[in-house]
Amino acid sequence: MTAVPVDEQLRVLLSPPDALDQAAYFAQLVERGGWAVEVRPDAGGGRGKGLFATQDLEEGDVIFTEAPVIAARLLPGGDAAGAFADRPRLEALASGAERLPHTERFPLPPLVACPGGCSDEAYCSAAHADETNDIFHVAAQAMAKTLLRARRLLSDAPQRDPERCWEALRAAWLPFAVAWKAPWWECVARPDDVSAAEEGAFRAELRGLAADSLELLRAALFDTRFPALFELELFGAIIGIFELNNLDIIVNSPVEEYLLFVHEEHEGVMSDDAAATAQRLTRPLLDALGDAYDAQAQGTGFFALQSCANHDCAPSAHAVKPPGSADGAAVISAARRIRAGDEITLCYVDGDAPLAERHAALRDYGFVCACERCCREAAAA
Ligand SMILES: C[S@@+](CC[C@H](N)C(=O)[O-])C[C@H]1O[C@@H](n2cnc3c(N)ncnc32)[C@H](O)[C@@H]1O
Repeated sequence: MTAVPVDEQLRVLLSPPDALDQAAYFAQLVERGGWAVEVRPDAGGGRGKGLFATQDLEEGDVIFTEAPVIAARLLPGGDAAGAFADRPRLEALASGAERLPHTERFPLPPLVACPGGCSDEAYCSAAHADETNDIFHVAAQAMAKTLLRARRLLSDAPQRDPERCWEALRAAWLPFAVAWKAPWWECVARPDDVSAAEEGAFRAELRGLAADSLELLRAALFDTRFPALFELELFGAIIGIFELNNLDIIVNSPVEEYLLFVHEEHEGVMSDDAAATAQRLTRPLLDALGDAYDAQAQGTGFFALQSCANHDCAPSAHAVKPPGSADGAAVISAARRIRAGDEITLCYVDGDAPLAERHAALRDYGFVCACERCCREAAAA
């Protein structure tokens, strides 16, 4: 039922939008935030587009703040729940049958019902993503968000007009269309334990994992009006976007805030009796969590402006987490004095690491850094 064949749709979606559309998209983002930056289509040196200051900035100035286009919490490494021996109580807490006192002050994000109809209110391919790669969580969100936006754009149009469906999909895809991208199975650097001879099989395996994840997503979300969205090449590009552009996010733990409140900061809010009861009820959980009680949640996000910043091992800016900043927001601040017209760069890797380690870590981004610092250090070596 598509007027534009799926192959052609795919070609268009995977190509960068034309320069005017890109410029309009970024100009509108910058204007909305009132930031003194601009995205230039060619940063020079074959690096693609880049982010530049339009005003002088002092060290420590916030250059811009932005909410993620997409973000997801990554799985914690440990198993704090496993240390809590009282399984029936854990289940009662998880199901909501038991509620801890005063938890209403520390709300968690709502659960999202699975559009495929799973009864446990979780994204049904989450188990697959957990077992394979956290990045599939974020990619699934990107796909769902594009789909919802395309549906919304169609809400006042003839729902089945193929031209309108295609237009809606293109418009909904714009935040990802402008992103630097490559198929995930091609852009991941070959790990050290995979020989050159095994590289083909390694990449085929990654492609297979993406295909498995996509199959689950198709089962839950497939919409005949937007077939190109469910093509493997597009899904590979979505995962590639996160591999090449993501920014780590730290979200303070609501568990820490709750436990501190109950055990130390309740004065004036709860009576002593109420506090004693709350402390008795939460003590076993606190003991089971041990040092992990204040573990921050790690996340990853894709940000429209931040992802335009190129890498430099001596960057002009860095991501910070000032007190009171919104959870999950990117706050980019000047690492030194910046003049109008200077490029705003970030260090994608650990800037304290030696040259060889920085270069090894940058392999996943597909380039060899030739910044001034690298050239200086290489010459000195
Ligand atoms: C997060 S994007 C940065 C924006 C990108 N230039 C664009 O056009 O959207 C990361 C990609 O930009 C390119 N890049 C960033 N910094 C670079 C550098 N110092 N040298 C060469 N390429 C760089 C690499 O291709 C990298 O994978």
